[in-house]
Amino acid sequence: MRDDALPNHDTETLEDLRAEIDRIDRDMHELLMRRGEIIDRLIAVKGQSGASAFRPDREAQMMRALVSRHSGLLPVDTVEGVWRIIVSTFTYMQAEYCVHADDSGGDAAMRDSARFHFGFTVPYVTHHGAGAVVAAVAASKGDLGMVRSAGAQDEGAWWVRLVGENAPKIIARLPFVERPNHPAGLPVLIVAKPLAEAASQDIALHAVTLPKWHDAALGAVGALAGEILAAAPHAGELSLLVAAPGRVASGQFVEELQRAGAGRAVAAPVGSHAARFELDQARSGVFAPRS
Ligand SMILES: C=C(O[C@@H]1C=C(C(=O)O)C=C[C@H]1O)C(=O)O
Repeated sequence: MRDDALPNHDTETLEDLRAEIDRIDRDMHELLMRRGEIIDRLIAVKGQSGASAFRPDREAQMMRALVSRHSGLLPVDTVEGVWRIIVSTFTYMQAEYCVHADDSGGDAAMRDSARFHFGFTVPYVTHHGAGAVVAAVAASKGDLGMVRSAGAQDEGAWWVRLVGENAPKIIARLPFVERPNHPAGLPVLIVAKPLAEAASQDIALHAVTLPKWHDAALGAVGALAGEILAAAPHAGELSLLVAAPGRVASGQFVEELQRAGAGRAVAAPVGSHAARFELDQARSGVFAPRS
């Protein structure tokens, strides 16, 4: 609203308000089209060094900044959802990609998460099992995989498929902004071929294989501020998917487990993601009309 056109709230009509909404919509559309014009320059600057234009660290920072500066009546769920679609679609415009999701734990929550975080322009492809998702990502140019953070019940140690320099890696954890009652709050891990620009190293993930389960493993992983996300048998042994601060190297789990008497372990990095970010309760409230 320009200074010379300040509304007189006592006399304004429905037509006035609709005219104001139309002006705002035109401005927003104009800004989005201008945002789109940057894409060609972005492609030129980022070059062809990576198959995927996705930069999860940058996106995590953007989403944090967005919800942190948000105020007013518009629900934060809406603001986050709108920006997720903008950012994901703009990433798609730079280099097309699909989201491959594991529906073996049920499709509804996965689909909600995919649509909330990537919108409808980015194709959504379902697979039965996290292993199939990793295989689809490995066979693609720059697609993303979406797997439940805890893994599917009957899937086995899908994360061992991420071991090795050229294997896909975990590059993000969604939602970027956590809060109670998030509309698409299923914790998921995003898998991609190793990125040109490294993913955030705040939290690193490790595949840790032990001869068998030992109660001391819990304390040993905890001593390194690690968290066991999932556990499953693998090649006659037990494999753990462990998340820990990025400063902890895989080898430290081997030493700590040995010291704790949990046996001879093998550990390898399988990715990393930005630190989890919890929106404080006060900001996550749903729309409540002013009385
Ligand atoms: C714009 C970039 O590429 C992607 C698209 C983004 C956007 O549209 O805001 C942000 C991060 C990237 O996933 C970038 O690398 O900065």
